Amino acid sequence: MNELDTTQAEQAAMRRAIVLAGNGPHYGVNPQVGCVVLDAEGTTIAEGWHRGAGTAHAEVDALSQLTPEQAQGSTFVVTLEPCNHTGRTGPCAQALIEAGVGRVVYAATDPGHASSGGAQRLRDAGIKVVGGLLEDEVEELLEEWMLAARLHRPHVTVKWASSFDGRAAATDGTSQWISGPQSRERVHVQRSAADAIVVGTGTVLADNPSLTARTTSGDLHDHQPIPVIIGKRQIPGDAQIHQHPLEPLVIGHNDLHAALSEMFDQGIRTVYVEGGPTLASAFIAQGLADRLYIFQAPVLLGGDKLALGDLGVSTLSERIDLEVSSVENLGDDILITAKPIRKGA
Ligand SMILES: Nc1nc(O)c(N)c(N[C@@H]2O[C@H](COP(=O)(O)O)[C@@H](O)[C@H]2O)n1
Repeated sequence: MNELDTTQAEQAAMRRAIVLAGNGPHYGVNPQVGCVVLDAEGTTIAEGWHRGAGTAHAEVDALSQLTPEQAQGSTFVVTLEPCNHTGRTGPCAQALIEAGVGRVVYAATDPGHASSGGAQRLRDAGIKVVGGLLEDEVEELLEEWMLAARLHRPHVTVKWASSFDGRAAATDGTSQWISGPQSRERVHVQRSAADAIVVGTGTVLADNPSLTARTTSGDLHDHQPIPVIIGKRQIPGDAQIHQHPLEPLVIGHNDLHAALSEMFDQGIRTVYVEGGPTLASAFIAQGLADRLYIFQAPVLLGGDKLALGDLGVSTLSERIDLEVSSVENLGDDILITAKPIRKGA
């Protein structure tokens, strides 16, 4: 944190910019970014935020509300380092230089290969720049986007529902519905928050899922995840997935690293894996699960239809430890949100 190098007005402006960032969509290829502009007295003269890929960045949105005189010498307080590249829009750092701003305070550094370096470009132009104010808060807000930008693969959430004794189905294979209505409603909200929903061909053949995000009345949520099918088996032409409003992305192999790379190249930054025990276990075993949503229903099923299969753990010392961030009651069910702890992390 760089609070010592910033004024109280700038600190308050950054807190406001974080709130503004939350107005933008939390899915898609671009991050949520907010911006507040202060005059020489520390009074807010403009606010902006980013509304999604292809629209103005937060800084340019705020700049568009100012006269050239107001922009001259002003302080831009922005949650992400101003970008330094021409993507779908122009470089924010250059726009700020041309506007003659006096000072820029930002929270998190842009990890993008092409887009980073905006702070240095501003400094080179003689503008005072301070980075790192409320950085932890912004890193948390942008956790998924930051991970995707740093690792060049989407952030992966793996979800499953099981009985208290860890079964995903009864011995005869019946599994609808182990969890209750509140859990199922939550799953649809989680689906709609993701860029993509991932299943294996086995799940498509066995369950014929629609993979849409729906409200309790059956209507579609405003934002739908792209359905992604991983595996080598053929999907029938009349499978429900073909009714999905978005074209399915079919990945005809089982290489998860390559599959995530393909998804990243298609602009997918967050995926929700809902694909059954084999696929869920493969993501976890390969260290590719960043978050787990574990829905547990207060029933016992026994038998061999486990929610997870082989995780590559053959002895206790190889176990995968979890960091639990929340435990919620959803009707009679429990939702555990956890993160696998990476060995050596
Ligand atoms: N500083 C900043 N403010 C915003 O409002 C932003 N959306 C970004 N995004 C960065 O620029 C990349 C996208 O550029 P285009 O929208 O394609 O022009 C994105 O990957 C971020 O690095 N930055």
